Amino acid sequence: MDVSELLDGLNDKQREAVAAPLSNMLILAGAGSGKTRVLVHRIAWLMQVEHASPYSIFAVTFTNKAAKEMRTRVEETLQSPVGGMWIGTFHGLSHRILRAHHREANLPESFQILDSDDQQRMIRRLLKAMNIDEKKWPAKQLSWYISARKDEGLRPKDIQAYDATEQLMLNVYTAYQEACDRAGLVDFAEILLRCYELLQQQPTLLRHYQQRFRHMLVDEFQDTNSIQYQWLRLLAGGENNIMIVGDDDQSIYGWRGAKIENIKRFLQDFDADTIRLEQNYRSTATILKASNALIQNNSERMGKSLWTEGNQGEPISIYAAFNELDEARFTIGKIKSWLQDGNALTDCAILYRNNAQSRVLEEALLQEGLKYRIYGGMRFFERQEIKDALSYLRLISNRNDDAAFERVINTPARGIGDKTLSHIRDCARNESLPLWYAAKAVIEQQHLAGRAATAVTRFIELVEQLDEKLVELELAEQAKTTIEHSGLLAMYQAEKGEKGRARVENLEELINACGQFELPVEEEFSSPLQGFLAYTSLESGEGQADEHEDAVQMMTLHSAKGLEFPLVFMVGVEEGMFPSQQSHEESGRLEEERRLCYVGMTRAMQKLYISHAESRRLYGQEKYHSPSRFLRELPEECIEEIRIKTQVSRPASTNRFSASVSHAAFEDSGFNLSQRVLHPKFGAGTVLNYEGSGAQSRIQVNFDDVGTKWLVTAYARLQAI
Ligand SMILES: Nc1ncnc2c1ncn2[C@@H]1O[C@H](COP(=O)(O)OP(=O)(O)OP(=O)(O)O)[C@@H](O)[C@H]1O
Ligand SMILES: [Mg+2]
Repeated sequence: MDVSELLDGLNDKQREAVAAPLSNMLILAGAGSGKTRVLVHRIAWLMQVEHASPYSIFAVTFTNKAAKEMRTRVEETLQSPVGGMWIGTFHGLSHRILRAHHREANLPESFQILDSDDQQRMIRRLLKAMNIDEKKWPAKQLSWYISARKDEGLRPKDIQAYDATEQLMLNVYTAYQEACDRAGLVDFAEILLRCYELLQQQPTLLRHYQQRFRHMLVDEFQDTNSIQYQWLRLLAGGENNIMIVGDDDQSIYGWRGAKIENIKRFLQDFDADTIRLEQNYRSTATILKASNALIQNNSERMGKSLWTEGNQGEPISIYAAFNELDEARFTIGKIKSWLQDGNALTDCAILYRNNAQSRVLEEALLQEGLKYRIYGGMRFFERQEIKDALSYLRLISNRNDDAAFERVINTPARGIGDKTLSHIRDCARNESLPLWYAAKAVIEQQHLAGRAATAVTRFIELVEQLDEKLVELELAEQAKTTIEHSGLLAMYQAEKGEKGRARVENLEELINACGQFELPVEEEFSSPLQGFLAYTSLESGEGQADEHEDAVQMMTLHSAKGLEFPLVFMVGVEEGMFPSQQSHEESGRLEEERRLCYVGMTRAMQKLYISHAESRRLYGQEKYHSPSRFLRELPEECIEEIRIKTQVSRPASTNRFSASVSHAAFEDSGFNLSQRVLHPKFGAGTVLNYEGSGAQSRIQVNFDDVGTKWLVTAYARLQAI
């Protein structure tokens, strides 16, 4: 390929960066200015012009998917394969080095990676052996302490305990590390730290890699943490050159130890030059102007200005939804018209602050038969905590459900170990019994030692008691009681950090899902619980689109980093949701939330919708939120507010779940309770309920063929018959 072609499609500043002489460089630039593009072209340039071998190139990306894409883009640009090039995440690349040098790293050849569940299970075992009360010292909190120390590059010997509390955590760290080393196990944080230490302690090895990786490149540098920075510094400390690209305004992992200051440290430590890119190629002028205005409210920015030659584009639409269901309906409606206009689903993304928010949207998409893909996360009913809770419910409603039994017998931990379980499994096999009955038989035959027998008996009693309790309750209460009494809630509440919080929120959202569940009329179930369980298992098996299928992209704002989509919806942009409640409590968090909002808005290329709901039922509670402060920070000329206009206006009765409906409200709708109506798609039905007022009002109809549905009155096109 011709050299000039490598520089085609780049502006002057980008060319300057791509064709710069070998040196250390920082590309500091706002969203959509072509940082990632520059990185790709730089790699191609190094190979083509500097005659660098693919073996000498080492590139770090933020996700494995980004690594794959980058490799493909380099190959496309060069039109040749670049197999020997090292490209991956910090974890992936460190792991690769550890595999190659496991002996020097004091690891067995077959060393295994411990995921966070395994890690906690291990800590729990140690706590027992050390006689430490797990209620006071939850395993999750300890694992968090250990990982945070490792992320700072600290081993137990490097830490001076402040007080008795820290001393205890330190003792657990020590014991945990010994146990991992004995068993040949490494957790995520260990992968980085171990690799760092390996390179530090083995000068020959370090020199080897320093000489080999002449060219190092790092994307999304603003989100590196301490150990990653030290690791880079060590590896890039020889004859090699390093180019980092980043945007201080997009640093969104401070809560996980990322340090924006690393950008400034880099400039000093590496004596690097800075190149700024200022032209944005991604978004319309309107989207860009609004994002710039938003981020200007942060202090201590490194300062960048972005401009575009692109057209003005449409204003950003802001939709004030009545509640989360209305928000989902609005979003899906817009996606349908996008599709009808001949566009692809895959070009639109729905972005939300918390994983739990996806459920209502998933259901609305399923209802319309639209494919979707959840990116970087699991579908709601496949999440660990949700599966735990559903397994209790399954076992309660069907004692023969062995999979459910296996999942919950020792979750939360109740001292039932592998030995006891294998006794039960043997008995089940020998006597052809489901595990539940085998467990009972094993107890009756007194085949278990005292403690194990007590633990199993307690478990059996727990499930039987729950079964009795549930009889009288409604579905949502059944779920709530089960989640609380099983100990699942307490277990997940004890998990500290963002993940633990998310799990508890998801459990609460499950209760919410039960509350909103409507039994399908066309199928027969012995109870609402049976119906709900059937629905969840179908739900989790279907709908998720295959990789190449055209599907709506759904993800958290965090996972959207680096990506772009023609059409973007940001949902749930309300005070208390986004910025999140917690961000008021910790200093600096509000600015991080604003950066997250900036990341979200700058994903949009052509059109951006932002919505907020007046009332939102999430985590099992209905809350009233005001629109996010971030919305007030957007210039008026960039936005348009969408309201559904009707002549009727009336003080709102906003509680969708209130059982009593005033007659006046019904009259507003033009329909009466139990009136027969005709819908163009769903056919004939009977009016059951009515809520809200004016534009926000909706009506519940039990259709003869398709069952009960809530419809927005203004859109429903119902006719009296
Ligand atoms: N000189 C250019 N001419 C035309 N299109 C460009 C140019 N530079 C970048 N682009 C396009 O602009 C979009 C944004 O580029 P890119 O993803 O590299 O930006 P970025 O700075 O890495 O963004 P982010 O901060 O979100 O990661 C891409 O679609 C890219 O192909
Ligand atoms: Mg990028």
